[in-house]
Amino acid sequence: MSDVITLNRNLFDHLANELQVGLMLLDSKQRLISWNQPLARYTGIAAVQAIGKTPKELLKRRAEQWVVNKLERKIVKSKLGKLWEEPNSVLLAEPWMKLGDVDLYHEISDGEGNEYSAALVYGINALINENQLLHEANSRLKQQARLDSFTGLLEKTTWLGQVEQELGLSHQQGGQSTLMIMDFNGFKQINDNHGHVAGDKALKFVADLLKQNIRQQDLACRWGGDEFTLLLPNTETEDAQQIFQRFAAAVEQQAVQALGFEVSLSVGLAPLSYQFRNPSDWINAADEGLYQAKAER
Ligand SMILES: Nc1nc2c(ncn2[C@@H]2O[C@H](COP(=O)(O)OP(=O)(O)OP(=O)(O)O)[C@@H](O)[C@H]2O)c(=O)[nH]1
Repeated sequence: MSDVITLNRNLFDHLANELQVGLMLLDSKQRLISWNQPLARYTGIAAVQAIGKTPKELLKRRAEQWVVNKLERKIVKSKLGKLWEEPNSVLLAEPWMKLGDVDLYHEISDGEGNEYSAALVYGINALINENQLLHEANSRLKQQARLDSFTGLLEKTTWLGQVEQELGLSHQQGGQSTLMIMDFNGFKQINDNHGHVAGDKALKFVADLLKQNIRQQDLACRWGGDEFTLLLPNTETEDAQQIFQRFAAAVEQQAVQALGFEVSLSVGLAPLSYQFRNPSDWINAADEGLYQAKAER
């Protein structure tokens, strides 16, 4: 089966993300140049992790050996596309990573002389039952995660890994996740007026209160200096805003008694967007909100 269509890449990516089926697009060297949202959601592999790799390289990380062998045998057979031509070919890696039937394979031209291969992966919505498994994997990771020794919150690298995973699972079950970045107001002044030990105590006080106030699925991180970040899965930004207001109010109410001086926080919030290619995009969006909040103070 061979179709030739002319397409614009931005439009293609946009349409691909709207599909209910997984769609991957390979260049002439069999490297992935498009990995749509249903595939990302289904496999837990973000587009940013997939792009530039061959499907074989991508699956090798997780796949059982027989899957790798199967792929290798097929790849030797001229084009990788042959693999997808097989009706009902099902690739099984981890139990939750069952790619649905791949039964449509297209040759596509971009109108500028470049040839691509596209494979449609069917059935993935019906097979999605991995949410629970992924959350279990998340909690295992949480237990093994490295913590910031001072505050006991997740340290930056571990937390960023979780954000990357959330990007891959974006919009799971139609939900919306929010990323929050919180910053002390006038922390330098706290250090200057009360000393660094008191400043440290204030950081620890806020971190402890944060730990007590977040839900099991939320992930809090000592981002650095006087900043904390929080990933709130399946949380609308309006709800996250309320969560922050309640938390900030608790901080303000309890600080004087606990520390002997006032403490207040500012926040930047960003909902998850399909446009984010990596965790930095999401953090930058939240940072922009924080910057505005500080400017309006
Ligand atoms: N005590 C203590 N201070 C820290 C730590 N990390 C960073 N700081 C201090 O935190 C201060 C942060 O200063 P700024 O970034 O200007 O923030 P700010 O004073 O809160 O100003 P705004 O954010 O604009 O309200 C700096 O003076 C740092 O030296 C730490 O672990 N302990």
